[in-house]
Amino acid sequence: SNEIPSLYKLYEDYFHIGAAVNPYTIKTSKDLINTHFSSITAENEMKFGSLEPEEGKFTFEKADEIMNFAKEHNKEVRGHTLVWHNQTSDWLFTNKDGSLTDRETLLSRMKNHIDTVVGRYKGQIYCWDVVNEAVTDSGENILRDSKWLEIAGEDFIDKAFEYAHLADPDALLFYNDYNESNPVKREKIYSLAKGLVERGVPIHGIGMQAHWSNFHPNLDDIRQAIERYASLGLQIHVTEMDVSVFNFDDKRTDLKAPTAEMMEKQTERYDQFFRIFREYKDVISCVTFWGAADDYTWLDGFPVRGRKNWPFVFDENHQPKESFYKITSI
Ligand SMILES: Oc1ccccc1CN[C@@H]1C=C[C@@H](O)[C@H](O)[C@H]1O
Repeated sequence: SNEIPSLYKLYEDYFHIGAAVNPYTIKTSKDLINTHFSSITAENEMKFGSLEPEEGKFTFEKADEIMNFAKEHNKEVRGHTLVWHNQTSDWLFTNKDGSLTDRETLLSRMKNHIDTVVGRYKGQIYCWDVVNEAVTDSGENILRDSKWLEIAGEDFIDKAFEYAHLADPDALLFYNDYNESNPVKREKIYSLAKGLVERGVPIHGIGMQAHWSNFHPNLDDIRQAIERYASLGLQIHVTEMDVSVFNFDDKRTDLKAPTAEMMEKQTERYDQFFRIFREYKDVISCVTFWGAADDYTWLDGFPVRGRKNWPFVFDENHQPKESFYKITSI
């Protein structure tokens, strides 16, 4: 039949294939997600600010909607994300009088959040992005400045992993970051992870977000990052893959559709990326796209607000693109 193959079924001997979803796309992309993806991640609904907007007041409705979808369609779920400097509630870092809170208070708030969230989905969410984007993109420091670091100190990361492990000893715990293949940032992520491993902190994997483009990163840097992280004995998940048709500094807003040249280049890039993923199938256990099809992507708002992008292997009408045929001719 001219049926197109299921992406995740085709890759079942390599790694899971996942998609970020939200309450909108589990409706609009239900069939596509069901057919082609075996794992889902809540794009925003399991972030700290989404789940605990006020201290002790948990709002699980949207996360539960996504969990129900996963149960109904037998999809694995990656939890994203417990400790991050973005999309996090301000009350966490302040006292009632608005002054900055102290280390003990912040850590107990972190623990309560993790106990409540990881405990709720214990046995249903098999892995968590425990800490997201704690490493700097530039400068000598390893850790980026954040309220977490300022108030609790460097071991807030150790604590997050230890609390998550206590809340669900069976969950696989990941450190997740972007620009993860950049050699300078790679070495910072590596030394952070190496320290965690050496201190016996329960970490099981590194999440490579893989927000890549037609232009970056280069293939050798990707290989070297995979090998570096794997050398710690950690699993690797590609957690947020999309391939922007624009170079990061290209702020053009004139296109209503991708050019043929953009699509040819993207096809070649996906072909090369998935060749590398297949080569490292023994250390990569999941490849998740940060969406499903080109009709919905966070890149329509980043780095240029309101500028359409076409980053996936399914087009705006949920039809396979040339890149889909390339990565499925294995
Ligand atoms: O590519 C980047 C460049 C600068 C900052 C953050 C990122 C990526 N940051 C990701 C993107 C979208 C969010 O929904 C995810 O939770 C976050 O992990």
